[in-house]
Amino acid sequence: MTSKSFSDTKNWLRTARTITEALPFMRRYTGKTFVIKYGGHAMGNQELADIFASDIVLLKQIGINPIVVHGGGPQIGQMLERLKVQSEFIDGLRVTDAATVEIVEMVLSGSINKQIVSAITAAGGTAIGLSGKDGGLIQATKLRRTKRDEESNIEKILDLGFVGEPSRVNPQILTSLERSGMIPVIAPIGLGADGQTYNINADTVAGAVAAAVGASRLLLLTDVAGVLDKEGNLLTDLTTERVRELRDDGTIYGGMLPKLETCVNAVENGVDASVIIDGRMPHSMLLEIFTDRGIGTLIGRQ
Ligand SMILES: Nc1ncnc2c1ncn2[C@@H]1O[C@H](COP(=O)(O)OP(=O)(O)O)[C@@H](O)[C@H]1O
Ligand SMILES: CC(=O)N[C@@H](CCC(=O)OP(=O)(O)O)C(=O)O
Repeated sequence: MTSKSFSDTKNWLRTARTITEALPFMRRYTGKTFVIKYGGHAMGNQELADIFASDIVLLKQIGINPIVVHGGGPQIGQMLERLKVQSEFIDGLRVTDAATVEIVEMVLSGSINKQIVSAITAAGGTAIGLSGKDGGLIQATKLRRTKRDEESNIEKILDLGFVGEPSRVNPQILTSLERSGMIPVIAPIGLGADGQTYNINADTVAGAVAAAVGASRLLLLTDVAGVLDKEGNLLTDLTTERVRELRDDGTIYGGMLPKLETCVNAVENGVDASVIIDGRMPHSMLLEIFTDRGIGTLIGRQ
């Protein structure tokens, strides 16, 4: 045997071992629903976006029902900058006035949603793009937030404008799409009872959708390896109790706040586990789902 063919054989064996390792996970997850939140930062470049799309098609092909909820925070930021509209964040949420909500909807439902649908279609899947407005998917109400003023110790009401929170998710439209072999791709826009459009954090929408459909897993793809401690080490497993401690001692901040709030709410509402993984790493979703090692941070009930 030449050295080249020996290394070929080793590679073949490694591939075969990986496929074999995936088998028990395929058995465990066939017929289950996974909600996958694809963050704006994880979208990175076209190559990564194409890999993400083909991984979603692979999940569908082997009998898992993927539901994609996407973000687009950085892309909204770029558009607001081009249009010279100022934008600020409070606790990871974009303060959204009337002009901003129009731009948010245009970027999320118009541009990003269709890019993901196109990539999944090109990878051989049948994707359907929806916003929370379609089929009454996400009913929303204005988000009420308060914050205690440290000096006066008085609870202040924060006005984030047209930032919403899901009050009801209609799972029927999702289950009928699933039954028809389609992959729903959801933009995080909600509709108020009065017809108002609401900008909702995409993590929050993913969590609400996961709870409404009784998903087995909520996967959040972002631009970090997972939740890091103050020294920058990856925290591989967190309980809901530990998440609260990390929030209170300032280890988590900014965009990680709504993300972890979502993970905790999802597991408290029946989702088996939530996982935060690095969407910049090609095939991170497959490694998380189909190997013993797992990657990222898993948030479970205990
Ligand atoms: N403890 C932490 N571990 C990891 N990231 C954190 C932590 N606390 C805050 N972050 C921030 O959260 C960001 C991820 O949230 P966000 O920017 O909203 O991502 P996405 O666009 O994927 O939703 C990270 O890039 C990081 O800056
Ligand atoms: C209220 C709020 O903050 N909405 C988000 C919606 C998009 C989003 O969540 O995108 P990422 O997941 O990429 O951060 C925003 O306007 O940026």
